[in-house]
Amino acid sequence: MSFNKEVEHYDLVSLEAVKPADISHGPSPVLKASDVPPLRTNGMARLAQMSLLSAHGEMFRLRKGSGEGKTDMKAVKRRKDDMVDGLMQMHKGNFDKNAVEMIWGDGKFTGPKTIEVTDLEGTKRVLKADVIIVCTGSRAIINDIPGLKEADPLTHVELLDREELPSHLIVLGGGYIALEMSQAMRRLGSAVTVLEHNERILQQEDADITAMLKDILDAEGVQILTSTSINKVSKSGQSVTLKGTKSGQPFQITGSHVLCATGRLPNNQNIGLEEAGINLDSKGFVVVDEWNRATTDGVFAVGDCAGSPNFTHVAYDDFRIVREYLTGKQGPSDRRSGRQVPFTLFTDPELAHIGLREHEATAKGLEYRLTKLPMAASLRTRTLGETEGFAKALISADDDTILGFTALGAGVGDLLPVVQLAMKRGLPYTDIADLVITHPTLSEGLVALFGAVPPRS
Ligand SMILES: Cc1cc2nc3c(=O)[nH]c(=O)nc-3n(C[C@H](O)[C@H](O)[C@H](O)COP(=O)(O)OP(=O)(O)OC[C@H]3O[C@@H](n4cnc5c(N)ncnc54)[C@H](O)[C@@H]3O)c2cc1C
Ligand SMILES: NC(=O)c1ccc[n+]([C@@H]2O[C@H](COP(=O)([O-])OP(=O)(O)OC[C@H]3O[C@@H](n4cnc5c(N)ncnc54)[C@H](O)[C@@H]3O)[C@@H](O)[C@H]2O)c1
Repeated sequence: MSFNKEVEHYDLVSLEAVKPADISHGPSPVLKASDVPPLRTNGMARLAQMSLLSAHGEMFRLRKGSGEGKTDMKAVKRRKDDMVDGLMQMHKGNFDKNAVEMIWGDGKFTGPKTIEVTDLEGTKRVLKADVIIVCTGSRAIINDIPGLKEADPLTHVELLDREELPSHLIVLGGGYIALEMSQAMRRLGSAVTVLEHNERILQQEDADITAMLKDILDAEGVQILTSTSINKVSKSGQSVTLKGTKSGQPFQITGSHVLCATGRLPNNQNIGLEEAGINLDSKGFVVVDEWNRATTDGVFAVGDCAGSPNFTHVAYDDFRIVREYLTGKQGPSDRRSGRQVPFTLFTDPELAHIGLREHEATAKGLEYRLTKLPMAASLRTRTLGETEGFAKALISADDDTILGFTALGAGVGDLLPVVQLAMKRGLPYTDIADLVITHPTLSEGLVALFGAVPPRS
């Protein structure tokens, strides 16, 4: 049996209002790019920051004028390319500093511990090594729906490479990529419709979270249609039509583009893995043990290709596991399966999560206490003017350890580490409630949240 008591009051911190007189609206300055200081959030200067954000928008020439549909997508793409190039230069610099040779090309196993690389000019090179780490990542699934492949569907890669805004983007799937991309494209000026075959978007999350996220996206004009399955796609000129069912009834929609965001497949096919003794599981992931060792001695697999939760920080942790193994550091035997897997969905507001969800605790028959507060209880959200959302935590009914934490709100991804540390160390929630946390920061809301846990019965 599980029981949960929601705490509705949230007057544990004083909710002093931001007085209009505190906020001065000066004339907007005319700024040159060189005048624009780096973006930074500094307390009550939120409005000044908004003004700067606007100036940055002009600086990057993201707008052709004011208003919807005026986004300069060439500038958006240029900005994205610049960011990616900057990251690549950073990595390349690190490789150079550490005397790591970088070869651009397609690699495949041609024998045990032997890889053949075909470079961009088609030249082949054979490499042998004592240790090989497979890190081939994943790619978007393009479903086998009749007509879909012929309709030139976009994945996030093509979408982010476009220099023109889709007039009506139809998004297949209602998961991470769908929601992040849908909100971004809607804000840039596209009409957006999300088609999810489950009853809810982000089905793995608790219903209160998905309901509020859906409301937030709805309010921005992202149309979300759930219980919607597509069985035929056809393209005609500049438009694409998807047919299927919605809640069992015939359904049809026409838009300008389709984005496939229905999950990912590992890049493990036709690269000689099985021939080299590296087993794949039924979903095509490299089979690995707690140390990320594949089934051939000296071969490891990390990240998406190894079936690890699809997050960059998890892929990085896989690398750390391999490094620990190779450097002889002894770790716990559940180094891979026992680690925390936090995530942040980068919609605005963000969705951050770690540990157990309510429905998971209930399914396990775990008793828990629930504390749940609106984000407005955190004063920082008021100074930011972003009070939407709520945070909740599950506390063990038997002791005071934290079982899980979920928050939907501005900047909530940055709240995770404090909670994670307490969970990792098995600390009681009161250790967070008792912290003296800087006012007014988002983290201060954790004191209110964990200060409102119902007592043990
Ligand atoms: C749109 C999108 C947004 C995301 N946002 C986030 C986020 O905000 N936070 C987060 O934590 N995670 C995010 N993820 C997930 C994250 O990107 C992945 O989990 C992570 O990149 C996995 O790292 P990886 O090294 O396993 O694979 P990848 O990053 O996919 O890298 C694999 C590399 O191997 C190359 N490769 C593949 N096969 C071969 C071959 N045969 N020979 C040579 N090279 C090969 C590929 O070209 C690629 O460069 C996002 C994913 C997507 C698609
Ligand atoms: N912020 C982040 O950390 C971030 C952002 C983007 C992606 N990612 C990672 O990348 C992974 C892949 O993202 P994704 O969005 O492609 O997959 P996903 O698994 O998150 O979501 C896929 C969604 O598509 C739905 N779906 C599947 N087939 C469908 C169909 N035929 N018709 C309608 N709906 C269908 C599923 O029910 C699900 O809701 C994520 O699971 C996540 O791990 C992380």
